[in-house]
Amino acid sequence: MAPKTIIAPSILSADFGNLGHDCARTIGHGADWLHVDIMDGHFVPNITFGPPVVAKIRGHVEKPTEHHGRGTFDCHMMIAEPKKWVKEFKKAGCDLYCFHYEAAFSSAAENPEDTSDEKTNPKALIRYIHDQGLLAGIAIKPDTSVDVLWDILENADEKELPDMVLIMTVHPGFGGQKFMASELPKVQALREKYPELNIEVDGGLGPGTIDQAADAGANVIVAGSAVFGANDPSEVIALLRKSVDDRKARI
Ligand SMILES: O=C(CO)[C@@H](O)[C@H](O)COP(=O)(O)O
Ligand SMILES: [Fe+2]
Repeated sequence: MAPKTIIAPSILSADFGNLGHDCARTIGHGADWLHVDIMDGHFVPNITFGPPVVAKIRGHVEKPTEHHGRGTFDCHMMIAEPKKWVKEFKKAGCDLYCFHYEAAFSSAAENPEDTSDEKTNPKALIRYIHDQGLLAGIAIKPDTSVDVLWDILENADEKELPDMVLIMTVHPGFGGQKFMASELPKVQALREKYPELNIEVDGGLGPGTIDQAADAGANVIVAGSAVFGANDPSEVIALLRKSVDDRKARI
């Protein structure tokens, strides 16, 4: 069965002076999840916010009552040491902890006293995230081949299997960038092999690019500037959803 359509506005484009209200309003406009971009100024050349801010927003948005339900906080962790922050973000109210494959591999140099397996082995890190009671996602940047994901998806036991894969359609770090259609073959390849997998696309999505992403097979759609910059965010959210639903109806 095709996975359900999930629209996840990126709060990077929200009004930071009014974050809690903006987030609650976006759920009111029909969004399923909130995509929470965490940047550490190290893995990417930008800084956003940490657990205390996430906890504050959580106070404005009801916790989901089911796995993947409305109000899920989809935390996109653009940080150099993904293992280190799992417990803190769980406490803050994160539901889905999506780390970057590239960080999991390069983090051996960070914090050398931690020599645990989950620091550098993506599958062990997914298991660790699940053991903390969170959903787990794994993201790849445009420069990373989709081939790195096959081993993770094929030879994993239940605890090591990601709940979602994120294919970046911009270089991570900033909102409002141009959509990279060059990344869509990764989505297509994943969808062909895994009809039920949650495949998220992130970067440059909006009314002008959604059809391409939906045709490739993405079902979790992140959109920051297109939603928060719209006169009528509910109209944009509905349009994004319709594009993905229409594609599902065609297959
Ligand atoms: O992770 C990122 C950027 O690194 C994204 O989540 C962007 O924030 C999406 O913003 P738009 O491209 O939709 O404006
Ligand atoms: Fe993101």
